[in-house]
Amino acid sequence: MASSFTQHDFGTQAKNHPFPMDVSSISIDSLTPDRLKDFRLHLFSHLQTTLEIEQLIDIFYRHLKQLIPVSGIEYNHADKMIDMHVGRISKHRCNYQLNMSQQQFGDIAFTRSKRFSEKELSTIESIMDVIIFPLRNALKYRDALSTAMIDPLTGLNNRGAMSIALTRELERTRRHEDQDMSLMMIDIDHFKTINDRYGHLSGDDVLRQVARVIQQSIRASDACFRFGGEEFVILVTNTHLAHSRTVSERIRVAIEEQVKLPDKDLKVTASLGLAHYNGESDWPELLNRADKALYSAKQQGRNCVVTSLVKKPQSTFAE
Ligand SMILES: Nc1nc2c(ncn2[C@@H]2O[C@H](COP(=O)(O)OP(=O)(O)OP(=O)(O)O)[C@@H](O)[C@H]2O)c(=O)[nH]1
Repeated sequence: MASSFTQHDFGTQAKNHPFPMDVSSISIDSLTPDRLKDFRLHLFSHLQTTLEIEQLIDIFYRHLKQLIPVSGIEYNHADKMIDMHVGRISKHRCNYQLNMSQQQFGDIAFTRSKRFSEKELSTIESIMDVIIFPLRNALKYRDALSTAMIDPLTGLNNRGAMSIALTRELERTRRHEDQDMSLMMIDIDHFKTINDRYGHLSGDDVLRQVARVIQQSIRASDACFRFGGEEFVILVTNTHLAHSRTVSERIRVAIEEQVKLPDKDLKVTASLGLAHYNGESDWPELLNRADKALYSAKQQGRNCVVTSLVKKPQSTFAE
């Protein structure tokens, strides 16, 4: 491992946190080569307990704090769009680039309000490599997870990713009274005819275009998933029903106006079912209402949006 130091500061500040193993008495002043070896071993064994990058950085931070008072650690990996921190970000920082065998594992920065001493910096450098292997494994795990979550045709998150996201979002919505969410189910109209008439490759092209148009019509905080075949699900967070209706109508119009096949006289439309959170205990219940609303949209002639309305306490109807 070659980690390269790019900048440093000097100063001190300490905070006590219980050390998770039996080296709590260790300090930078009493750090003999043997004690450093022990420290590295303890740290390494803790880092091996997780494949979550955020937890890795947190473990590294909590251990390092026993030796050197740092207020926070930043970790980022531009290629993988990771940018996180634990603790508090302060004025002074020292940065390291994490490399091994010409592979990049991102950048790590240690921060606090006072400058770091030379001794502190050399101590940080002497334990920095311990995080490299666990971090490499965590990055690989993250890559594998995200590959498994992506639909290769459209590049959208797939049904597996949807299940995770909806479980999390419904939990959040249930916990916070001021939060709201909607689900939309979108189905391309007469898609079988498009396939039959123009071939599967053209059908695939339409699917990709619809995915792109949907993504362009929603906020970055919302999410679109390929549910399967020619069906898509959209999670609209932190919004009220009126806004969700506006978004679904915007998507319907955008599909009608923008999705085209070159040199083909083709009109692509989609039907949408919208359901707004109404105290459901799980997301399949909410999705089921969106699905029923979508069915009504198909019944009403397609190329339209139907909202599932719930009259308290129980009866559901579509408008
Ligand atoms: N090209 C392509 N076609 C797909 C893909 N996945 C599913 N399909 C096709 O999508 C079509 C879905 O057709 P249907 O469920 O009958 O629905 P529809 O023709 O859209 O009719 P309505 O939904 O009632 O408007 C089937 O012909 C599937 O073969 C895919 O990845 N690529």
